[in-house]
Parts: sequence; C-alpha cells; structure tokens
Amino acid sequence: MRLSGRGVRCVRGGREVFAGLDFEANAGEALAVVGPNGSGKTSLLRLIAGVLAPAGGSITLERGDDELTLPEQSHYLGHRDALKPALSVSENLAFWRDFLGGAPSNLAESLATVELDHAARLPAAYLSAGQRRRLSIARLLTVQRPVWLLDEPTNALDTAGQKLFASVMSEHLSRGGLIIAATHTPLGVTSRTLRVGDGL
Ligand SMILES: Nc1ncnc2c1ncn2[C@@H]1O[C@H](COP(=O)(O)OP(=O)(O)OP(=O)(O)O)[C@@H](O)[C@H]1O
Repeated sequence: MRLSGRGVRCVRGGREVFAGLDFEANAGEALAVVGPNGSGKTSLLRLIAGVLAPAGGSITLERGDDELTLPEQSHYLGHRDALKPALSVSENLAFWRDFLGGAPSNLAESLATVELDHAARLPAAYLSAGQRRRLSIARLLTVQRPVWLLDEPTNALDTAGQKLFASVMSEHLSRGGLIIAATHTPLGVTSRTLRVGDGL
C-alpha cells in the first residue's frame, strides 16, 4: 500500500496555504508532518481525509481496497476530541464503531488497552483532557482501518500515555498500517519528516 500526493495545492478562505506539495508513505511507515503554526499541517490531513478538496494536484492510495475510497480506509483524529459529553465512555466508543461501520468488536478490550476500562460507564463530560485523548485513541483500535491521520496525537497525554500510544502506533505499523501525523514534538515511533510552510 502506498499513499502519495503530487503537486498538492491547498487554498483556505481564498488564500493559498501551500502549493506543489509532494509526499508519499508506504505500508509500515510513519510520516511526521512538521512546520510552523498556520503552515497547513491540519489542512493537509483534512485534504487526505477528504474533508477538504485540494485546489490542485492529486492524492492517491495505491494497493489499498479497490472497493473503498481513501477516506473510508482512513481514521482521522483531529486535535479536538470528537466526543458526546452526555454519553458514557463505552457509549461514545460504540457510537464511533457504528458510525464508521466497524464489525462487532470488543470495546472493553480497546478501553483496557488505553487504560480506561475503569471509566467505561462515566459520562465523557467528566473525563480529563488526557483521558479524552485516550478514548479517541481507542477508536483507532476498535475499527480497523489501515491509514491513520493524526493531528498532534500526543497532546494532553502524560509520559505513560505517550509510551502507550507509541506502542499502539508501532503495532499498527508492524501490521502494515500507515501513519501521517502532524506534530510539534517527536512522534515516539521511527518516522520520516515532511516539512510544510515557508522558511523550513
Ligand atoms: N476555515 C478556514 N477558513 C479560512 N482559513 C482557514 C480555515 N481554517 C484554517 N485556515 C487557515 O489556513 C492556514 C493553515 O491552517 P492549519 O490549521 O492547517 O495550520 P497548522 O499548520 O495545522 O497550524 P498549527 O501548527 O497552529 O496547528 C492558517 O493560516 C489558517 O488560518
């Protein structure tokens, strides 16, 4: 599997954010997208996820599932955790599994991996920032998708959480998954770097 972009151009609010961007990532590889604030890291992830349309160029997934689009084969974790505060931790996870069309899966196992099993019945509104992030990570484990698009994934995670997430990412890569992550800090797994923005 290979995800590549050729001559990708991004325009937001009528202003060009970047143009002529080339990148590629193969199965088992992580690509760390780095650059100054406002350089377009989040925008790039959203272009790949199909939330935004490129103003030029192309983004292609080769040797994926021909029956599915790239967004259907991708997980997009934004830097705002998409949780419903009134639903419990496990209800939030069940919502995402159903919304993403995942096969019946063991939610408890995913919650145990991110060490949230003790909080399964707690309303998401009561979670700390790091716990909310852990619950978002559980989404990656509950529904199997090969392409992970992660926006500053380790934000709010404590040292133990960062270590845990590094092992979750390593496991995904060792199974032939692919990660593209926007980050201002080291990702925690071996990665290549894609720089966006001026002056880098
Ligand atoms: N909805 C929008 N309408 C207009 N401009 C936008 C919109 N969203 C983002 N932008 C602009 O696009 C540019 C790139 O934003 P983006 O969030 O992709 O940057 P980033 O590299 O992820 O930044 P950061 O490191 O601060 O998270 C910024 O100048 C931003 O103001």
